[in-house]
Amino acid sequence: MVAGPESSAKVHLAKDIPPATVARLTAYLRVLGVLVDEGTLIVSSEELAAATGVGSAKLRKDLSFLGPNGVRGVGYDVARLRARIEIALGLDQGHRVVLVGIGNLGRALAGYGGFGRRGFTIVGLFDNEVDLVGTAVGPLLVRDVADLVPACAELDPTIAVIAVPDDAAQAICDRLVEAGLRCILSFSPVALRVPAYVEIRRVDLAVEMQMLSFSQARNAEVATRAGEDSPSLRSTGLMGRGPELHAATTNKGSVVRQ
Ligand SMILES: NC(=O)c1ccc[n+]([C@@H]2O[C@H](COP(=O)([O-])OP(=O)(O)OC[C@H]3O[C@@H](n4cnc5c(N)ncnc54)[C@H](O)[C@@H]3O)[C@@H](O)[C@H]2O)c1
Repeated sequence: MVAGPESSAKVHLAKDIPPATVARLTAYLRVLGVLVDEGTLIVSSEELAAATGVGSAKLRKDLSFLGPNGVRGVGYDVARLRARIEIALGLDQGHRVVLVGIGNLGRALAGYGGFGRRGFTIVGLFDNEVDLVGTAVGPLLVRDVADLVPACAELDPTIAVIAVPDDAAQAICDRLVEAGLRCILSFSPVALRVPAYVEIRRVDLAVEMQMLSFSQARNAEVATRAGEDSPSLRSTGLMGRGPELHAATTNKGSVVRQ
């Protein structure tokens, strides 16, 4: 069992936490959620690090941004650490999410139960297809996108998700900004123009698969070169194990920040 950053650490403002640390905090949060569900009270930095695929020194450094939160020789209080990370990530109040475009992707997102458990409540679904408007998707009725601005005034969302075809994405984005949204997540590969005060992120699974493809190609190349440089690798059986040997460097996952 290990201690956290304890006594001398000071609490950093959320804006001072590096983006890479923020990304890892979300991973710690996911594991801590599982531990809470399992009834685990205390977790060591090694256990948490192993469960998230991060080195324990890096984990302790990341958690030091949250201020003192571990007990040397005991570990981290699971519920307390989860609450701390939620506060740092601005999740403690929860988020209200509207989703525009209830097609293949939008319907799948609307039907996914996991967002609510992680503090994201879908409060509004919008589409422009007349046959779809007024139909139920889960507990919500699909609304007419023509009512987006007044409906947002009523629903008070903090995050909007765009899942419309690419040629409609900019117009929908503009309307969301007009409706007062400051955080937008877009599944369209189109680079959307927003005012500087609006935070926009794009998710592109094709980019993720391209990254995987690149990693595979690179690891194959590294393995081939290693075999050429060191014939002894062939006899040790290490040759051809590129992907495993390099797994740690490819475990990054990404969302495109515009
Ligand atoms: N980023 C990713 O990894 C990823 C993966 C799949 C799809 N996508 C993108 O998500 C988007 C949707 O894909 P899909 O397969 O769900 O498409 P889809 O055609 O099944 O659904 C699109 C929905 O948007 C609605 N729509 C169209 N114009 C609209 C408008 N102006 N206002 C409101 N609603 C409107 C349609 O009626 C339809 O219900 C596309 O841009 C696609 O490129 C991204």
